[in-house]
Amino acid sequence: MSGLVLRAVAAGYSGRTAVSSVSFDMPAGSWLAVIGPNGAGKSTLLKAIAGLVPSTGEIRLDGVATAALPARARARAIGYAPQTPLIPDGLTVTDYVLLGRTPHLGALAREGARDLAIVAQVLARLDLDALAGRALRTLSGGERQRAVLARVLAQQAGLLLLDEPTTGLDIGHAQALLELVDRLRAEDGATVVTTLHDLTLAAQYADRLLLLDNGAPVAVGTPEQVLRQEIVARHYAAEVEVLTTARGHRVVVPTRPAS
Ligand SMILES: Nc1ncnc2c1ncn2[C@@H]1O[C@H](COP(=O)(O)OP(=O)(O)OP(=O)(O)O)[C@@H](O)[C@H]1O
Repeated sequence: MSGLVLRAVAAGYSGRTAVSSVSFDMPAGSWLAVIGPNGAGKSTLLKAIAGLVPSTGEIRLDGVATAALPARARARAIGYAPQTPLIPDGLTVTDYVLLGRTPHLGALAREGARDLAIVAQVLARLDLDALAGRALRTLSGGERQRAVLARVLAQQAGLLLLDEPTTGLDIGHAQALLELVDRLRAEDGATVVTTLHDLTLAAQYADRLLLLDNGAPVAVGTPEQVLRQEIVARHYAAEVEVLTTARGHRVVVPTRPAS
């Protein structure tokens, strides 16, 4: 079980700060969606938590500073799916998803029956089993996106950092993916941080939303607290209506400006 704590985290590139002043406490098994307009610093924040860009401030996972974790322990603890992953040449879907098991293997050890079973289970849950033997390069965009997420889920890390996991997925596959992540959260206590442009999906799956604008947190709270018409309109420079479904979830609908 991994709880995530950030204190005054800032990160950026070659001396230029892209995100700063981020502090939050996430209990193990909770889901935070980082939202905000393009360039707000969402991906940079996820990369900072994953240790892929240098950061200042404190990032603690299960009470331990992530910077102090040896690389292998960090790879077991943190699963990260980038927005635009590098796709290696020549691998089948199964081989690629098996890479997610690497942090669990001993030195020079090959994957065993348990690793293969975990991979088969994730492939089935993401509707990829029929594609298991296909070369990764030959998949459609949405199929490839699912394979990337399958690799991260096969890693069975306590903290999942998913950057725009539903990009390119149709509505059914997006829902199946988020349901699978939610099951890992509820059953295995995984802590989940996603960036999501789809505010309606964010409202349905995340316990809390963190809205970034121009590299700074401008709102944090439940979907009901953050997805308010005036907040979304101001920070996204968009005309929207915020509706509420029969089950109480917020739905953000763009409304065409009157001409
Ligand atoms: N590798 C990089 N080198 C230099 N600047 C970068 C790099 N990656 C991102 N940036 C800059 O950092 C800022 C934040 O980018 P980031 O990718 O974190 O935004 P984002 O909120 O994820 O945006 P989007 O919704 O468009 O994916 C932007 O101004 C971007 O141009």
